[in-house]
Amino acid sequence: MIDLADLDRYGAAILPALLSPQQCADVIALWDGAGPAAFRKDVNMARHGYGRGHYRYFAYPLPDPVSALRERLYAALAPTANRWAEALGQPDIYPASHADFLARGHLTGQDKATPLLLRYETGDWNALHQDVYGPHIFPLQAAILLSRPGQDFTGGEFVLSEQRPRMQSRPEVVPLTQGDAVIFPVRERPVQGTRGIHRVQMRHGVSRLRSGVRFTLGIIFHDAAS
Ligand SMILES: O=C(O)CCC(=O)C(=O)O
Ligand SMILES: [Fe+2]
Repeated sequence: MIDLADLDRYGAAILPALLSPQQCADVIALWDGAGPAAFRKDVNMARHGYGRGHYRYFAYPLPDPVSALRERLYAALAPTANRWAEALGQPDIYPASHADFLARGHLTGQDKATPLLLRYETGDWNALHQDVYGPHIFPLQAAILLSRPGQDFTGGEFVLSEQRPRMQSRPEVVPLTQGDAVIFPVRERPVQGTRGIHRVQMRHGVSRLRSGVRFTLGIIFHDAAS
């Protein structure tokens, strides 16, 4: 049972223990063990001004746990995506199946896999950002913490900023344990105010690692143009 109530309340919901410790270890092992063909792109974050650390986008075909999770989470999140689109007055209707959603993006050239594995060491961090890769967007995404806070690493907290119209931004720190997923908006979300629904911009990132090594599996549901 997936409880998404906090997504509407605070802009982020935790799905506890989505992956077991063994599944987390198996996904982490892909970083060194999957071979170069498993990834389509390796990014050194500092080189692009994205913070500090490294990430790798998986290539199609996605490895088993990743593709299964992407399909399953998409189906669980599509109803919220549709409700949000309606609240924001957008015509988007997200199909029930992820394959149908992806097919639409492929029509306009968004066909590169976007699930990614991120690796942070002491001193690394991830600048507040939005994972938009073209006009075809699914409004929610997931990040799964693969490492154990307090044991494998310290610091390195998942954070969100919520930019309220004409007001100062609201910070949200999401305390995750190994295997937890956080579900959050890619770009924006509807908020019920006193005078109706308005749109707030969201960004996510990771605070500086104080020690150790931290891995995350990021699941973005739209594909990328490049
Ligand atoms: O490492 C994290 O927790 C955040 C990863 C991220 O930016 C993403 O999955 O899109
Ligand atoms: Fe991200």
